[in-house]
Amino acid sequence: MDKHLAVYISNKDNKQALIERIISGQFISTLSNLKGALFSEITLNKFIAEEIHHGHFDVVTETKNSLQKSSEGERKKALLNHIISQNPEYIIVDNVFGNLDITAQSYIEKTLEHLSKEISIVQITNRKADILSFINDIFQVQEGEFFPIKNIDESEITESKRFVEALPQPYKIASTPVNPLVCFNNVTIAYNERTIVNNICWEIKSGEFWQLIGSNGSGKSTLLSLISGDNPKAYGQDITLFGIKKGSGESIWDIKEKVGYFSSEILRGFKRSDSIGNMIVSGFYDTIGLYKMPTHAQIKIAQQWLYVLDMFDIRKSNFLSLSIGHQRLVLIARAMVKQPPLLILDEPTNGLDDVDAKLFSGLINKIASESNTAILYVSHRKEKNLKPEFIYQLTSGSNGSIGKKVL
Ligand SMILES: Nc1ncnc2c1ncn2[C@@H]1O[C@H](COP(=O)(O)OP(=O)(O)OP(=O)(O)O)[C@@H](O)[C@H]1O
Repeated sequence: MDKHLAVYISNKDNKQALIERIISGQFISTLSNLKGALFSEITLNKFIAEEIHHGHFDVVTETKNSLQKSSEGERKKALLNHIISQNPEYIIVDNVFGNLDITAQSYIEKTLEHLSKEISIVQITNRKADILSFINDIFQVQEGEFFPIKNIDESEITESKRFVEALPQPYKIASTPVNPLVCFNNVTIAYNERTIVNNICWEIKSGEFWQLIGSNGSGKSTLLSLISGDNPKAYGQDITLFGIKKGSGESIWDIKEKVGYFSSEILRGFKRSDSIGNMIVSGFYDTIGLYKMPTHAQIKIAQQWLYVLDMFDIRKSNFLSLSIGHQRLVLIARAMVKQPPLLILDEPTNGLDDVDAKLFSGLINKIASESNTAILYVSHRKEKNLKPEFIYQLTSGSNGSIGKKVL
């Protein structure tokens, strides 16, 4: 039988370097002359970049969409099928369940288990709960060496910060929030005559904390894009955002001003060198990275966020030098700096390790309890530290997904 193992890493470990060392056979000498494949968002990003540059696509999804137009889950399933068709002699699987619904998780786990009878599976994971059931050998990397570990003790997973400083006070005279903030009335969206969501009726009010759930491809990101102003299909639908009926002459900037947005995809392709402080201020302009001269008031609010994150002393450091967990805290401050009535989080903990997921959840819970900002987040993963008040569920069907409040 081939050898299978899991490497439990933290966000502080250099994953790319680890992958390169595994491929070179430094850790597992038997792999050095074998043909390997990498099942990872790193590979998906490479294929998406190739689609953008060369206009053709090699990885085919169930819906025959390009990867760019596919949902996260569709992309991952398509990547695994593509990898299998290349007949690798071992597979490195990274963040195996990220972005996948329960059915897809079980499909991928079964497929990998089946493959494990023939080839080696090397798993890289930063979430204890994700370790594949057929893998018994678990390692950690310390000072460049693999060390076997028996168990990962949940009690050791503690957050290092507690966000003691209060959130910044409103910098504009707070007007009474228009309620509901979001109102969908019988909203139906189709792409190429395929109905994605059908007759959605849903309201989000000021200060509420919502989770949106549904299987891969059920239309969660589509609903988010109707709210954040990025989807022209919102026109012609009965959608009222912040008291303004969609299509009644509002500008996209009127909407963007009121929505703080974070997605685990937001940094795809971002390479600009910018300081942590500038990154937070750039939230006032809806850019990623600062291109304008901020006002004194804006700088002051950003400074207060730096204190909340306990990053004031490192405010001039390069944002990209931070660990992914700390980058995400900065991006939440960036989304919140304009004190929007609504904060949207699309798969916010995807890719975070156990410690950083707990830290991140602490910040979101603080925003939920100390501000009037409503929060809407999408996640397949049940983050036990995140406690939404309401859940809206999309259920896929042949005529598109229908929606219902389930909590
Ligand atoms: N621009 C587009 N053109 C064609 N089809 C699209 C486009 N955008 C999305 N779709 C399709 O709409 C469906 C819903 O996609 P969406 O990203 O909203 O799903 P999701 O619920 O967020 O899925 P996941 O959990 O996998 O991220 C998918 O089948 C996707 O392929």
